[in-house]
Amino acid sequence: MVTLIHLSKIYPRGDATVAALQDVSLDVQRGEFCAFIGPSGCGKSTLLNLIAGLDRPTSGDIVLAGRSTKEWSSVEWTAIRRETIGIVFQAFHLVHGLTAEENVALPLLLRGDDRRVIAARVEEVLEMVGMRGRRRHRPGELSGGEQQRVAIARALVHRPRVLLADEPTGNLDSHQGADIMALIRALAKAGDQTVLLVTHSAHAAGYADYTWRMQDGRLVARTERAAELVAS
Ligand SMILES: Nc1ncnc2c1ncn2[C@@H]1O[C@H](COP(=O)(O)OP(=O)(O)OP(=O)(O)O)[C@@H](O)[C@H]1O
Repeated sequence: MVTLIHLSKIYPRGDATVAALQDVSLDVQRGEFCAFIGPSGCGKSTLLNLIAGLDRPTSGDIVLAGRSTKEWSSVEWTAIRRETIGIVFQAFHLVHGLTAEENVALPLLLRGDDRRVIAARVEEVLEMVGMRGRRRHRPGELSGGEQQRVAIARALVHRPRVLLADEPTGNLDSHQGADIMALIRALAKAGDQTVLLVTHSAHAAGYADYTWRMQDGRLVARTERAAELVAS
């Protein structure tokens, strides 16, 4: 579902350069939940930004749902984000002037879906994340964990095949973080979504089917989900 082929990203830094990603190759299958863990600066966010089309690789290719993205314009990337990719961020990135349900409706409004279809789907997805009762609340009236639930609903409302999560528990306490990771895993498994998570947290990575440790822009070691957790 997500294939990375010799992917590299070099940034200029003054007169020198920094290799944020170095020759990363990887194949994440449909329905798999893959985590990337590593120290600050090892290239985790760069990796997700490239897969989301928010930044362009220096070399290599990203194949999404069987299509090479190498020659894609920003218009094609916008289209794939609207159809195929959902993104959850550390800082939630909800629109503060809008209610929970208005935030969740945004991706469907942007692609011009019928308003009655949107209303039904928004209600359904808010129910899935346990936020239907708070649908008229604005982000400022919700806890961090609740805001992240709304952000997850927004990321999944268009039924993307790929969910990208950039440190989704980074602004939450450990209890809220565990709730959010359990929710992401349960929803993704139920929806057969492919999840790519980047995190500093070994606890958060423990919800993935397997974890790649990153160092200096490279994938250095893969660890499988603990056997006793595989079925859950
Ligand atoms: N736009 C940019 N311009 C120049 N250098 C950048 C840019 N973005 C990232 N870098 C550099 O690339 C490297 C990888 O950064 P990246 O943000 O991907 O790391 P990270 O693992 O996500 O770190 P953190 O956990 O702190 O978010 C770092 O050395 C960073 O300074």
